[in-house]
Amino acid sequence: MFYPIMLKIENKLIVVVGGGQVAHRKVKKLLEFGGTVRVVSPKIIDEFKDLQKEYKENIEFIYDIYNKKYIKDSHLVIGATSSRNINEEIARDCNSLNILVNIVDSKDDSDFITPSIINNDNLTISISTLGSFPYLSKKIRIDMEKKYKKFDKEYMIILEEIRRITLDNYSHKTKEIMDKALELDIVDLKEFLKELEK
Ligand SMILES: C[C@@]1(CC(=O)O)C2=NC(=C\c3[nH]c(c(CCC(=O)O)c3CC(=O)O)Cc3[nH]c(c(CC(=O)O)c3CCC(=O)O)/C=C3\N/C(=C\2)[C@@H](CCC(=O)O)[C@]3(C)CC(=O)O)/[C@H]1CCC(=O)O
Ligand SMILES: NC(=O)c1ccc[n+]([C@@H]2O[C@H](COP(=O)([O-])OP(=O)(O)OC[C@H]3O[C@@H](n4cnc5c(N)ncnc54)[C@H](O)[C@@H]3O)[C@@H](O)[C@H]2O)c1
Repeated sequence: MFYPIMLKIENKLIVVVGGGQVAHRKVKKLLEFGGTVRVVSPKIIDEFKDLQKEYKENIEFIYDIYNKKYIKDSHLVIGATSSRNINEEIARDCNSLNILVNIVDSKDDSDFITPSIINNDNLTISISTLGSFPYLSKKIRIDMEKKYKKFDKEYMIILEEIRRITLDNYSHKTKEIMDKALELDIVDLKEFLKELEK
């Protein structure tokens, strides 16, 4: 079983072992969410160079095969090599060091797994099939991206304001106001906020 949580990873060191497509996908997301990432792999695919340009001091490369010494100071580890044996060794080392680990070719060896993510600043949606069919998570993400497109940063900031005013001044009709707010487009939502502020 996996318990879903939202992790604050800013200024936390996360080690990703492996430098292929899968490692790249995981590293990109970790950087987008503010993590500091150490990539350990004798070889990396070219796409990592773009991440280095964009995230500079937040990404470090160690061009070596996996060694336990590279994970000792980390908060999380992702084992994303193409070798079953190495991935298993990473899982064992993490268990002995009490570091939470994700192993990309084995949910059984993983303490955590990565969901598919929609990240619209103030709205994060994560989807998981708990490993049973990751491609379905991806399909649902693409569907939901379309469905909830209007909840962008600007919309969410106004919603937060509406919520605050509602809880402070209209606590007797919270649900009615919140239901209405969610139906509006951004122009009408701004008008609605002005009315509530009167
Ligand atoms: C959601 C997403 C997030 C991400 O990676 O960031 C993610 N996998 C994605 C895509 C994807 N993965 C695979 C395919 C090819 C089709 C297929 O094989 O099904 C595709 C589709 C594609 O790439 O198009 C292959 C695959 N995946 C795993 C195994 C090993 C195994 O089954 O044991 C194998 C076989 C490897 C092999 O061939 O040997 C395992 C895991 N993959 C997970 C996450 C975790 C479960 C989360 C969940 O169930 O939702 C878990 C358990 C561990 C983990 O990685 O944390 C991301 C979509 C991101 C997006 O675009 O939205
Ligand atoms: N979880 C997922 O979403 C998902 C999706 C597809 C595949 N997979 C699994 O992930 C694995 C990796 O996939 P990929 O496409 O990135 O493979 P890949 O072959 O492109 O990359 C593997 C990487 O591992 C590195 N590596 C190999 N031995 C190493 C060692 N001893 N120490 C450090 N690094 C080492 C290689 O240098 C390479 O960069 C596959 O074997 C597959 O089983 C997982």
